[in-house]
Amino acid sequence: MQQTHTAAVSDPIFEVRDVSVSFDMDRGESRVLDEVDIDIQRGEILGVVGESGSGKSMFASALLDAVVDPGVLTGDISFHPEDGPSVDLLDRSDDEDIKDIRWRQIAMVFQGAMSSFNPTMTIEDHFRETLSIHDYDVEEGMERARDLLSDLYLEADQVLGSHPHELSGGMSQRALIALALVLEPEVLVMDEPTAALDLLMQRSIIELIKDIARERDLTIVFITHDLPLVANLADRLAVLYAFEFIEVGPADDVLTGAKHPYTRALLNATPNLDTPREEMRPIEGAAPDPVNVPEGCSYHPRCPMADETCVREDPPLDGDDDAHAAACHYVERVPDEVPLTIREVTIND
Ligand SMILES: Nc1ncnc2c1ncn2[C@@H]1O[C@H](COP(=O)(O)OP(=O)(O)OP(=O)(O)O)[C@@H](O)[C@H]1O
Ligand code: NI
Repeated sequence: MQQTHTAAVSDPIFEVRDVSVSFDMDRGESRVLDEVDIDIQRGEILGVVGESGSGKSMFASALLDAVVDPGVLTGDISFHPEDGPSVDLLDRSDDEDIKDIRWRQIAMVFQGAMSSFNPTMTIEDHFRETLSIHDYDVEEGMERARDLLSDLYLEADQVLGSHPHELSGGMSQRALIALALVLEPEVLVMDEPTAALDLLMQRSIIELIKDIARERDLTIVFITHDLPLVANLADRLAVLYAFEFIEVGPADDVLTGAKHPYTRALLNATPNLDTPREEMRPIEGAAPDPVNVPEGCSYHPRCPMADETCVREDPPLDGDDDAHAAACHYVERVPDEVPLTIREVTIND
């Protein structure tokens, strides 16, 4: 597995502090991201995993300051580009500059490329339009586009001349990744970018993302509910439960020595990391409703270890070293009380 070259020295490209997102609902305040703190290191691939509805996409929207109305985003997100001054992404005073930074330096790829493309335009039109909107040299940019498409094992001329519907799902998803990279961003945020594809295509795109990240010094935030998929990709894993990170650490450490009962349940739902998703066992109980998150540790209603303390006190996310942290009152007892039933952790590289 790839080791992040920034593991020893902290060189964050993002510092996320106390970031929350809430919606005012008829049923009450819905807090769909709850005082989240995390550093994202320059050049790393951070895998963000969690069940459906845990807040993964909200975290992505927060990083891009793109939370949909009427969601309210609060907290601080500092962005430290390689060249140029650091910016507070949530500072509203100079909006235009910040928007520009967001688009040039932080790119986003969603699942379902089809809905991201305009069906009446060719793929080439999309590249040209993106380049000219952001004041890039279009011809130079098109050179880059061809290189990117070839790096993604696409026939550049053929793809550029096509309309979106003429491409297969795998081809259009790769074209979308190339489009996201043509402005040479420093960060690529990917929210379930391969979810609509078959397993083989997912795996091959993961390999391509790895290569491109290394070659271009990209920082990648890769969001998925699919732990086996990201296990082969991420340098570090961050596990979301009930709108908070409950475990963060180097991918190998989290996969082989998960500290939080929930992460262990997630791993146990995955008999081995090559298990097709259809064969995964579900975790018992339901994920919390954002209007009604349990007091204390939000995992306590589902946790086999929960006691009075867990019902009352929300455990902080910390560990003996900063590198691998978990939010559980009883971290020391977890390995004995929630054994890993996983037969074998296969980490391919
Ligand atoms: N526009 C919205 N208004 C109100 N609540 C929302 C809105 N969008 C999402 N939510 C709620 O925010 C919570 C987190 O949603 P989010 O989309 O981040 O989950 P997710 O982890 O990405 O799930 P999935 O794996 O299904 O994509 C959910 O409870 C969801 O219902
Ligand atoms: Ni989502």
